[in-house]
Amino acid sequence: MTANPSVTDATLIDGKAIANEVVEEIGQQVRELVAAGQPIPGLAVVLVGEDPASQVYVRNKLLKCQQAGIVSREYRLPVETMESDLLGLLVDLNDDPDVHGILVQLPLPKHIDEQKVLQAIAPEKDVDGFHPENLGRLLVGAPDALVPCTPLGCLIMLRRTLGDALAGKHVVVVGRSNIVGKPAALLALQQHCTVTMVHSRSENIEALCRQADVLIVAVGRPELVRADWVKPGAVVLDVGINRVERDGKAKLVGDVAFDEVAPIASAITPVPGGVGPMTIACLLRNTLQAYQRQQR
Ligand SMILES: Nc1nc2c(c(=O)[nH]1)N[C@@H](CN(C=O)c1ccc(C(=O)N[C@@H](CCC(=O)O)C(=O)O)cc1)CN2
Repeated sequence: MTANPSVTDATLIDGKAIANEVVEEIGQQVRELVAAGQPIPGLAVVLVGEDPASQVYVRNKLLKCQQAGIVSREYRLPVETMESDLLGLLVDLNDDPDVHGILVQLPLPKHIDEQKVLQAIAPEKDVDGFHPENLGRLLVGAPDALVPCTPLGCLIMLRRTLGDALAGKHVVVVGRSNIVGKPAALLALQQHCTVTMVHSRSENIEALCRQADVLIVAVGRPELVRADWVKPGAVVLDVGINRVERDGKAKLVGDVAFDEVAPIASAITPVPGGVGPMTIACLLRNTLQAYQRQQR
């Protein structure tokens, strides 16, 4: 027995291992398509500019596609690309029958209107799930919604951790972005959770977080969530990926102070190796989903 009954040893939610399983499952389905003489799913990845983190993410997306047998095409455009040229490329990709999924890596350079670009992707090829039509489908619970990859990854991890016990849990989502916070809240609601959204203007943030059975943090603030923000036994998903300097060395940390929170939580995702790899695995899953719909 521990001296302090509120202190537990959290289970590490191994996003990397779960992501590998998902990629393997997708690969198996692609192999079956190939064996049946069907066309191979194709993904177009568009990167504008040379943001170092985006380059890493795009490289990993292409590698995972290769691993799963999905054909990927990379479009690298210079940082000074005009919005109209990017929109023109999307018109071509929308019309290309070999391309079943399209994604434009974010963030885009400041001179390009992100919403305009996301809305130019055909909703049926929008494997990021950022098009308002897909976000609307998610809102109404339509089965054909393409769901944003990071929140979908969070949901898969939660289902694996809690199973049917997820229903009825109080999920607190910290952060209200269109690509993580809002869709994560909608997915939790679909799972019959009670959902609270917390953001920079919320009052008593710590107290709200302390109510959470499941805490999902996506704000991009290094180690914002401390031990006293977390209810003992809570499940904690850390979406943050922050590059910081510690003792003169570059280090990747999440939005949650892992060392403090892990002894209190019942389960927690690490950074790196938690939510991040699931984002890429879910991209492959969405690409296969988009492909299947286009084959009908
Ligand atoms: N078009 C999109 N743009 C962006 C998305 C997205 O889903 N679609 N999400 C993020 C970036 N992202 C995917 O694109 C992403 C971020 C992090 C990881 C990841 O695996 N992280 C590793 C650490 C890698 C590192 O060293 O930096 C981890 O957490 O273990 C994957 C994908 C914003 N843009």
